[in-house]
Amino acid sequence: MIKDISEQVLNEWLENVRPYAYDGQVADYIPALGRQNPEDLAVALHYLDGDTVEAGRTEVRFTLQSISKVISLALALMDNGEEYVFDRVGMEPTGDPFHSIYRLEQIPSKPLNPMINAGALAVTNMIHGATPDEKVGRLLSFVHDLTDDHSIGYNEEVASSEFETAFLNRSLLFYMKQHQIVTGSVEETLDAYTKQCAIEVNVCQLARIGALLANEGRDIASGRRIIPKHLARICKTFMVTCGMYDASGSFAIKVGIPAKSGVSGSVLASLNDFGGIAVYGPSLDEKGNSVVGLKLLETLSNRYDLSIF
Ligand SMILES: NC(=O)CC[C@H](N)C(=O)O
Repeated sequence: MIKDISEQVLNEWLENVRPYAYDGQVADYIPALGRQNPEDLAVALHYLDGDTVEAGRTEVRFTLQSISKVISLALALMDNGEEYVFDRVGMEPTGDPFHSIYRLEQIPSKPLNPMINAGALAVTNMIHGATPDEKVGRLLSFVHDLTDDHSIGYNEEVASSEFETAFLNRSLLFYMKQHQIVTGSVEETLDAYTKQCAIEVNVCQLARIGALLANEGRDIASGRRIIPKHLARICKTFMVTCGMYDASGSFAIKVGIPAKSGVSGSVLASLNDFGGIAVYGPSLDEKGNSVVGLKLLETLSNRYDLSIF
C-alpha cells in the first residue's frame, strides 16, 4: 500500500492547484450553493489501515449533491435487490449532461444509469419509507453507519433552495411517472431527493466513505459490514463509468480512479488497496466537476501511479 503522502506534501499540492480555483464557477442554479467560497479548498485521505492525512480547510462542511447518488444507490439495492432496481434504471454511461431529459424520450423510456439525475431520482423513489422524511431518515442513518458519525444531517437551506427551483428535476420525474418508472407523488420524491443531495459532510467524513467502499463495504475501524461486497463493487463500477458525468471518459484516462463528483465542488474517490480520497473545491468546470478536485486527483494519480488501468 502506498503510504508516503505526508501532510506537508498534501499541503504543497493543494497550494499548487489553488490558482485553478479561479478557472471555474461556483454552481448557482441552486441559489444557496452560489454562496460557497471558491477559496475553501480541502483534501483528505483515509487509508485502509485507518490512518488519515488531510490538508486545507477540512472543517468546512459542504453538501453531497450528486455524490449522494452512490449512497442512495447502495441503499436502494439493499432495499430492493438488483433485479428490481435495474429493471427501472440502466447500467450504461451517457455522453449527455447530468440533468439531460433527452434520453427519456427514447423507448424504452428508462434512465440510462443511476448517476444522472433521472436515474438518481428513480433510485430515491425506490428507497423504502412511507414518507419523504422516513426515506431521508433511513438515508441519514445509513450515512451515520458509513462514517460512524451520528452528527451528520442535511442543510435545510440548500434543500429548500433546490426544491423551490428544481423545475428540470420535476420534469424528469413527471416523464418517468408517465412511463411507470417512478410511483407515488412527484413532489414527495423531489422532497426526499433534494434533502438527500443536501446531506452535509466534510472531506474527512467523505474520505472515510471512500475507504469503506475500497474495503469492500466494511467499516475500516470496526470491520463491520455496512454494504454487501457485490453492491460496493457495483457502486465503484458506476463511479468509473458514470461518476464524473459526461467527463467520465477523459477522467478515466487522465486519473483512472473510481470517483463521483457533486455540484457543490466535492469529489469522492475510492481505490482498492489504497483507501478513500475526498477533495473539496467549489469552483466547477463547464461539465459540473470541481476544477481543483480534478487537478489534485490527477497530480496524485500521476505521482503515485494510482490508475486502476
Ligand atoms: N450534479 C449534481 O451534483 C446534481 C445534484 C443536484 N442536486 C441536482 O439535481 O441538480
